[in-house]
Amino acid sequence: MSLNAQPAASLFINGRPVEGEGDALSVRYPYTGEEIALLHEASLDQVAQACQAAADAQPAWAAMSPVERGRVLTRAAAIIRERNDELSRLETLDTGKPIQETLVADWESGAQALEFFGGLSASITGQMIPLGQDWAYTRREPLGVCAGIGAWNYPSQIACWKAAPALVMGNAMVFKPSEETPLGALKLAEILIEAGLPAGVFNVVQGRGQVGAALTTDANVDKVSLTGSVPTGRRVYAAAAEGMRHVTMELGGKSPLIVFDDANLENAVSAAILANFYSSGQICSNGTRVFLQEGIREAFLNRLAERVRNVRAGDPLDPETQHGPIVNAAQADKIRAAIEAGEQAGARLVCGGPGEGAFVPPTVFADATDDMLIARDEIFGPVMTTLEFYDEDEVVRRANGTGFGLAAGVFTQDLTRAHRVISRLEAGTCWINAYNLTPVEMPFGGVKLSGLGRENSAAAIEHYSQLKSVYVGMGDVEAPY
Ligand SMILES: NC(=O)c1ccc[n+]([C@@H]2O[C@H](COP(=O)([O-])OP(=O)(O)OC[C@H]3O[C@@H](n4cnc5c(N)ncnc54)[C@H](O)[C@@H]3O)[C@@H](O)[C@H]2O)c1
Ligand SMILES: CCCCC=O
Repeated sequence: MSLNAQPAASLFINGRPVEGEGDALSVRYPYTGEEIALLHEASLDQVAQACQAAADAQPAWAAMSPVERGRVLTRAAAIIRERNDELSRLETLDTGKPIQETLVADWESGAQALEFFGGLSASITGQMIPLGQDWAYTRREPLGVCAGIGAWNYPSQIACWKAAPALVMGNAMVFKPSEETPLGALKLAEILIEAGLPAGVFNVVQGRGQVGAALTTDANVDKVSLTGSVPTGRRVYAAAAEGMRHVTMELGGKSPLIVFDDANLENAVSAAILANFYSSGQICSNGTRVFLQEGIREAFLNRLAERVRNVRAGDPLDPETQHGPIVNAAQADKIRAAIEAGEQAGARLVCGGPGEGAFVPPTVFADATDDMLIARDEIFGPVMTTLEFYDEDEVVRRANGTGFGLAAGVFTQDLTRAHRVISRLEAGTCWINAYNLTPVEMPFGGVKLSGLGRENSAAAIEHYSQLKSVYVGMGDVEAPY
């Protein structure tokens, strides 16, 4: 079967495919290492052209009625659903994630974002503020041109999560996918045009960090929305500050998942699996520090090891495969170095290990301590670190003892305790007796070093618009002289 996934051209500017004039960008299928497409980065001139095209197209798009803009997004969602099989296959080739995941999670989540914001569009209103005989009102207005910069783990979902609220508010966007997974965003650009989006409103440029940096500081760009690591977030936030640009920062994490003695064991184990091994562990919100209360610890580890042993790793295009390869060799090496550091520091390997080639198996450590690298650093791979705890105050203090604050989870049958603990955790997105579910209706994002702003839900609208206040005088104007 041919794995050729060569797009019409590398970039998408002003409504049409355009070949990149920069360095070559080889796209490889993580499972075999085979080249599936050869793209070219955008030159710096092409980044500027894309931003200019967006700036030129934005006023007419913003002048369309909200219901018309919403209709375009809703149509795009329907097209995605019609082509889900083909798009999911491409996502699997681009990322290496098992087809059984991409068929239900990636483009489908993108379609839900387009559908949600498309439906919300016409009901976004301002406020009326009575002021005696006078009054004031507010208008939610677009920011202008938004730059979107994506990570490689959920390339098409990230593109949709950023494009949907931005476009519905009347902004234009220039999106740069990760250089590791550049294919899905080009499909989104084509689909949006087919759904009726005017040329220039959504553009795609390709490239490594320097292309993202050029996008961040382009004179036409009013907002930068990044999904990526904390170090990149620091650089992008600082560069955006120079031009007083708005930012959304969806960054990394080292999130706690706390399992109390009274938790339902089977559900807690299932959640820990979803919180660590889905997408081969390459998920920002993963609960990679699993705090186990002393009474449930042994039973939890035994059951977890038993279930993890049954995982089916293999060809991501095989519908039976549950665990795929890591996105590239450099990332797999980074994960292996972390596993080695865990063993050297004295943590006990319950299951898994370094694996070989593109594969790192689901790996679980026990007897870890908070100061170990495996309990501190984001590994971004299938590595779960379990830590023992005794009481509530202690676990809350230890769970918060990190600079990150993306997500957190609590498993207990005592719901009073669940809400009390969640209220004390420093995290932007939390789950009680569940993990890693991110419905479009719920705001998603982090606190502390994990980020700023929120994606999904009506809350995202605030991050892709600005408020204009209008005071309306209804009487005579009095002046002192
Ligand atoms: N919070 C979230 O929603 C979320 C979602 C997915 C991934 N992530 C995080 O992303 C990271 C993994 O993804 P990654 O390795 O692709 O991240 P990364 O930070 O290496 O790269 C992210 C993007 O930023 C670009 N970039 C790099 N340097 C830049 C610069 N100076 N200016 C502008 N753009 C630049 C990259 O080309 C890429 O497109 C993890 O830390 C993960 O937790 C966060
Ligand atoms: C669970 C999907 C969240 C996206 C971050 O990697």
